[in-house]
Amino acid sequence: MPSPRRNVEGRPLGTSASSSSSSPGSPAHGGGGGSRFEFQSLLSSRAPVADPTCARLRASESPVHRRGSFPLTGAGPSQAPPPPLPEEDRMDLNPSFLGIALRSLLAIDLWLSKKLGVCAGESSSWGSVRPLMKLLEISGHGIPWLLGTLYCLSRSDSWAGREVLMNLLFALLLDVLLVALLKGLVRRRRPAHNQMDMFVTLSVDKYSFPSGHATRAALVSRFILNHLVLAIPLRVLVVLWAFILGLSRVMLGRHNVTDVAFGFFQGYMQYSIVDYCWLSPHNAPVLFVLWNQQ
Ligand SMILES: CC(C)=CCC/C(C)=C/CC/C(C)=C/CC/C(C)=C/COP(=O)(O)O
Repeated sequence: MPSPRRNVEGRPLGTSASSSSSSPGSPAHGGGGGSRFEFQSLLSSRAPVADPTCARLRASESPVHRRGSFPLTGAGPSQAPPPPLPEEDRMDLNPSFLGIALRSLLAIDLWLSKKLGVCAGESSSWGSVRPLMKLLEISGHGIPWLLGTLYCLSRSDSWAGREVLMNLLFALLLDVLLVALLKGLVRRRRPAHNQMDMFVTLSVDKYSFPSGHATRAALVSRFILNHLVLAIPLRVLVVLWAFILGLSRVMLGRHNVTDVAFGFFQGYMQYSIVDYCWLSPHNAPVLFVLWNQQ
């Protein structure tokens, strides 16, 4: 003979010790069994908790109570019913799809970044290529790009050349400004395995989101591809440089993958801003006249 179905307290369904605990949604409520409880607890999780038995059972599902802080068995009608769950608890039980997606992305990001951080220290698995990665780091640093552009501007003897260089200077300064602004706003810490041994940094460079090297790599390479006439192999080289520079940020342990991915996106968009506001002797004559007088 099949044994009667039992509730969570081990009592056969429909024969609860206390008839007062037989309420809709509780396992002791006859006719529905366990599946009925699950269905009702999901439905009622959005509504205010009116029934203490339901609240108690939902509480038993929460991570806090799963750790054993709430005694499920032995809670009889003689004991005072637990207080209703606060709103935040119920939201925790029903995290939004976006919340789950973001947390999963973050977990994958941290895991992948740690795995790829193979040059984070001299003793890392690829520690011997660290000096090469640091050379690459300097190739995308703000100071050489700013000083190099200023130098070329001072040597340029054509209006067209000066116009392009003036806009490159504007692009680089805009990049430093926007990256600093976003780093200061987001304040995401650099990965724990990063060694803070970078060449000249600003105070916000203790933060990692977004990667300034990645924004510059995307911005500068898009700028070069649009304003310099280059043979195909050189164009490929420019794109490769940007990509490897971004990858090297994660390999050096300086950044998480999402810092670099967003940095590429930001740099790409920054070029669109520069292109939109393109400075020329027509719309910014003062700049060009001033430069000519030097
Ligand atoms: C030289 C001129 C014309 C102006 C100076 C403007 C200025 C304040 C430039 C700052 C340049 C600088 C120190 C940039 C920091 C570059 C850096 C270390 C970025 C961090 O990159 P990340 O990829 O680790 O985020």
